[in-house]
Amino acid sequence: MFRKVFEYAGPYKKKTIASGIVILTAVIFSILPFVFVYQVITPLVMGETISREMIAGRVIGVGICLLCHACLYIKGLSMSHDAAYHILMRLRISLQQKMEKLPLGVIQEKGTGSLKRMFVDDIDSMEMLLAHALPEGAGNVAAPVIIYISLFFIDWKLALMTLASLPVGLTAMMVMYAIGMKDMDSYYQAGKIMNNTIIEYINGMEVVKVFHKDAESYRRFEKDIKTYRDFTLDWYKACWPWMALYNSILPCTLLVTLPLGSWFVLKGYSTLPDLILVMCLSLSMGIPLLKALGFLPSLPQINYKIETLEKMMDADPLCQTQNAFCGKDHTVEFRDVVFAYDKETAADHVSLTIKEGEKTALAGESGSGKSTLAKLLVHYYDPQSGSITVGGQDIRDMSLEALNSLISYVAQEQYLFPGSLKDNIRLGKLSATDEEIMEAAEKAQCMEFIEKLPDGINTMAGDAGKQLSGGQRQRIALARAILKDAPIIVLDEAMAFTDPDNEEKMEAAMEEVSRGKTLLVIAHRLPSVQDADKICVMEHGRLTAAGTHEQLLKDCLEYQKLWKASVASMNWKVESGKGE
Ligand SMILES: Nc1ncnc2c1ncn2[C@@H]1O[C@H](COP(=O)(O)OP(=O)(O)OP(=O)(O)O)[C@@H](O)[C@H]1O
Repeated sequence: MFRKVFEYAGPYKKKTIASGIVILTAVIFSILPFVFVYQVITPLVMGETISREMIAGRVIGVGICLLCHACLYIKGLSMSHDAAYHILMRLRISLQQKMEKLPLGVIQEKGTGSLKRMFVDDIDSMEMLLAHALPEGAGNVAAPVIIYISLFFIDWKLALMTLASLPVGLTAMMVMYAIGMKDMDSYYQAGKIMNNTIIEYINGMEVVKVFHKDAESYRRFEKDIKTYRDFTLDWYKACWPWMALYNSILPCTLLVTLPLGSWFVLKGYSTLPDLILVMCLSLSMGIPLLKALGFLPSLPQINYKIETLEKMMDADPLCQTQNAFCGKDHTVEFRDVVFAYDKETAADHVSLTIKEGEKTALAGESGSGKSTLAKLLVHYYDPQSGSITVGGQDIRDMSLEALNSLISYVAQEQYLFPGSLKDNIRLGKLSATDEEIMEAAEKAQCMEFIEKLPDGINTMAGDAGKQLSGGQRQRIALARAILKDAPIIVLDEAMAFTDPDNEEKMEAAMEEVSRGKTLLVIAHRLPSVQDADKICVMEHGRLTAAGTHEQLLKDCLEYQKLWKASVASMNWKVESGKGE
């Protein structure tokens, strides 16, 4: 565990080690007073005379030792904290750099809750390891070890007696550690689920209220919180008895030494001064040992967090090069692409050509793998096998920036960044003038609702995000895409949030964005892709048919089914609209 964290310590490794040495020196100063006590007690017990000067000297010695102990301990801790916070910063930067290289899809899957926990809470909890457990633990363990060794030189028989509590204490400690690690995964998972549920609950409050799902949503929220509480309590309950056992037995060095040692002195196997010295020194080990052991209960948790971080650090980065795009045209080709999120295959040996300048549509039931193909094309994930090329160049053989400049992707759910609506549109082309932004917003049919906002296009997206409908947010995304003017457009369920009123406007906007471009559209409402040059039918991750609307309507059973469902849903909307 320590080795893993130390890999991120860099230049602060030496400072952490130095802080351990300073704390060790401080601990030795806390032990010396017991030697002074021995020097005073022994002559008294042996009936020898001692001078006042000698006692005064020892008392002053004790005072100096305690002062040195306090000063060195503070110095050691300040050094260890300084090193620890620098290491935490390095860890966070390494994690952020790693995340930049990870496929975006993998990051999205993790969820905001676990990422926040990893970046903030998990890394913060390592402060305990770096600033305390490591330097303090090492110092507080090393000093008793040194004492034990010296006890053997004083009287090996008495030294062995002081060790008697060790086997019982250490066994209890190992059992606690084993129990802690065994259940750590479930405990940690429960925490992760609770984190994500809380964030989802807060983010989804609006939907929850609109659909009157308060009770249902609260039940899930409450269930996850209770599960976390139960796991935490179970975990602590399992560990507590063992923790109590080793905490009480391990530092109890007099357990055997006092009765057996006295008997040894009576029998003449050991001397009384040696017994007093051994007892004094073994008593001095109690406080450092307890301090060191105090860190143990949290080590399983920290170890688990380090392993989770390591997994993230070791995750396969997105395959890409620094190459620019050098394809011959903007034709996209999927060749025998296989991809699975977990175990279930979402793209099953898909081969598909999206010709330059043509409109290609993906149709299929929900969950058939349409969005997955879009995400693979924009390189959110690397396929497990097969390849995706643009103009003959593999997307893994170019930089993500190069691919991004080729594709405008309007995803199912649109996120608006903090900043004004104008800034959000400007993301499509950072050098765009205000006039160009207004023009794009106009083409994407945004002006009609933007004009109604108090600050117009300068309204902050945070406020506007709440006021805008899903369809309006998608039109902002379309304006961004128009401004970007990329040669390939991917529209994923672009009508997902669109109400019938907005539908025509969205279609006009899409027409505008895709004119003369290579276009891949994913739409549930088949009439909107009826005019596509090619419609590909997806079933359970497989591409089962492709052709024009007329061809598929004639030859493909699945398409006929999808078409009927689409027309029926449109009629239902018209009927329900009449009734209003
Ligand atoms: N992040 C994910 N992790 C695990 N499985 C996923 C993930 N995203 C999608 N899937 C699964 O992959 C399969 C294909 O999903 P995909 O979203 O590509 O389908 P779709 O045809 O676009 O569906 P829809 O029309 O409802 O958006 C489904 O079984 C889905 O449950």
